[in-house]
Amino acid sequence: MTPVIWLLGLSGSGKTTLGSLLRLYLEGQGQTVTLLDGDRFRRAHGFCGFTPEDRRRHIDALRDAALQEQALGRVCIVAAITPYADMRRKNRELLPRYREVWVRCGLTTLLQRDTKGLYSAAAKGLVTRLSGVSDAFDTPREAHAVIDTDRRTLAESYEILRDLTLNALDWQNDALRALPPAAQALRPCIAL
Ligand SMILES: Nc1ncnc2c1ncn2[C@@H]1O[C@H](COP(=O)(O)OS(=O)(=O)O)[C@@H](OP(=O)(O)O)[C@H]1O
Ligand SMILES: Nc1ncnc2c1ncn2[C@@H]1O[C@H](COP(=O)(O)OP(=O)(O)O)[C@@H](O)[C@H]1O
Repeated sequence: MTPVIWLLGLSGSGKTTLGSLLRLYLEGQGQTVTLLDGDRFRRAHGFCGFTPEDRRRHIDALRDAALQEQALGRVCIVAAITPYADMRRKNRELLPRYREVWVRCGLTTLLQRDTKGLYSAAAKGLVTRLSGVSDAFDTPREAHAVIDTDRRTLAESYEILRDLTLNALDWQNDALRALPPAAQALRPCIAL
């Protein structure tokens, strides 16, 4: 079974950037990979709104999509805020080989980055229920890794994520190493 690498954290923390780099790396290694980005998934599937119910429905749908990708033997990377503890608990219960990564960044840096203008819009009252500002973001207490993107370079952050993912894939590599050499040549084609 392939892993689900679930990147969570506030808007602008670096989920999409790191998820995209990881996908490129894994594809270069011959893995089949799907990146499900919360922002895009919402637009593609008509999920809108940021009430707790809206967000839970959205994360439930993302989890279902991740399960489908796993069933097809693809490594699935999810990048979504995933703000509430109960969402993450369901992920742990329902997703085999789930790896949770908290992409952490303090508000001071997020306000400086303000990549989508959301934080300045929230300060003017134009955006409501913004995670970490006017809506809850429960502290992730059981993440497999925490990446502080306001203190680490992009290269360092990426390396942490890549190493965690390689660990998650390790049992698969072990299983493949046990195969005869001729079969190992087929490695990129074998999805366990
Ligand atoms: N109020 C409010 N709160 C949070 N996010 C907001 C909001 N309004 C718009 N956006 C933008 O919508 C993207 C939604 O992120 P997610 O789908 O990952 O959120 S959630 O997990 O369903 O809570 C999120 O994407 P990222 O910036 O990639 O995190 C934001 O750009
Ligand atoms: N260490 C880092 N890791 C990830 N992104 C970083 C880092 N340092 C700076 N950034 C920048 O922060 C921004 C994060 O934006 P994005 O990846 O869209 O965040 P999110 O998907 O969480 O909303 C990008 O402009 C990225 O270049």
